[in-house]
Amino acid sequence: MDHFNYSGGVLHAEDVALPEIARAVGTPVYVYSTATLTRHFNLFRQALAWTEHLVCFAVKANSNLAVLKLLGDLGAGMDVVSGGEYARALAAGVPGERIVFSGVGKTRDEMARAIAGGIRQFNVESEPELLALSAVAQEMGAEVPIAVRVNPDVDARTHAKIATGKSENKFGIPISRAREVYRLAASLPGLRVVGIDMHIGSQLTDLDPYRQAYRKMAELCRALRADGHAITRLDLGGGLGIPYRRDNAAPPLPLEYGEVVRETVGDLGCEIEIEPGRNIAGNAGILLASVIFLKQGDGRDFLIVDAAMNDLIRPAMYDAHHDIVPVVEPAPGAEPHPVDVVGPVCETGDTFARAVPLPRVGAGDLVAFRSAGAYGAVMASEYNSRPLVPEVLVSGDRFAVIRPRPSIDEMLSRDRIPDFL
Ligand SMILES: Cc1ncc(COP(=O)(O)O)c(C=O)c1O
Ligand SMILES: N[C@@H](CCCC[NH3+])C(=O)O
Repeated sequence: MDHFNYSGGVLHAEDVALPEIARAVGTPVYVYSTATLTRHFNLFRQALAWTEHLVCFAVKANSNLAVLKLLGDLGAGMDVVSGGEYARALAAGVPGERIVFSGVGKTRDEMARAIAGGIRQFNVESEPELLALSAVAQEMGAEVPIAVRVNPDVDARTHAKIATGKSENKFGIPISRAREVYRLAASLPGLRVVGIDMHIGSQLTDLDPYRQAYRKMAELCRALRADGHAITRLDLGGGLGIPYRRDNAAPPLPLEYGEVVRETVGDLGCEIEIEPGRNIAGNAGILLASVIFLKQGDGRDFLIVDAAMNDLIRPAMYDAHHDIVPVVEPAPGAEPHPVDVVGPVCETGDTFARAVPLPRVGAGDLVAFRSAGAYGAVMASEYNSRPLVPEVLVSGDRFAVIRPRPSIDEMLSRDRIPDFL
């Protein structure tokens, strides 16, 4: 359930009519709902209420400081994968003790900054990283908590570009070598082994891969304890999928996911960490756009909107589906008209959907791309010199611009023309 509903024939974000936001901020613009973000975060907390836990929001899904502050104030931890994300989490007021640092390629500089600023744990993904982190920690006279990310070789049954738990993926250490790598970790100065980490992929719509992976984790936990490691924490990653189509069967809910966690690793007495991103933010946001032209093609019509692949790249990158709806509800009995919804960017891939039945909308009308709160604004670029898309946060009947649209002059002012030209 989200908080984007029609009221009086107009799509609202909570109590704010979307045309009001379009008038104030222009389009395209991302709009997020505090009520949905809060609700989704709380669902995970409820799902793990039976045990000591920390829900670490995957910052990569939506890294706006206002979103991070909202979740941080609710008690969320943060899962970060770069120095920039780490800095965002801190700037949003989340203490280092609630930040976990993941990622296959942390630099020494990123490690040092996170150690200096405070860190809950590093999720280490390779032996060279263990050695580097040990060296950095020693130089700083620190002892840093670590978990090793283990690759369980489980098929997450999701899009190949976002599956991370198979042996051919770059992530983690093969589970078959985990005991040897933990031995190395325990022998290195500056590191304190506290847990095991796993993340098998994103947009999982089936709980079975989790079940398989977490069973392997439980087995590994017992083996590592027998080897003398004090494993007190399990980081189970994120990845729980969301419904992208309103008319489809919904993927499992956090509560059902929580039951799988309990059933597979619940008896180990470990503190549980999870790293959901999309499930919290995805359906808490929409991308609001205006129609520029309705153009007749040969056998098809194109609805050209002012949002493009640079603003929302998921359809071009993963053939992802986003429901596209008119902001003003069609009159009862209005005939839907199939259109290809496209953006202004000069690539054929700048196509959001083909032959979607939309009621007649024309130039100046507003449309909304649903399920755009995760991996939307964060993946936006300025391709075709289109200024970065702005973001708005709604709370009840109020809204605030949480990232303004840069002017074209601001965009140009970042470039430098060197003296030798
Ligand atoms: C290490 C890690 N944790 C958490 C996530 C969050 O995934 P999702 O947004 O699918 O929950 C990702 C992305 O897949 C990730 O790479
Ligand atoms: N960017 C991807 C998700 C990546 C998950 C990264 N760990 C998407 O939009 O679906």
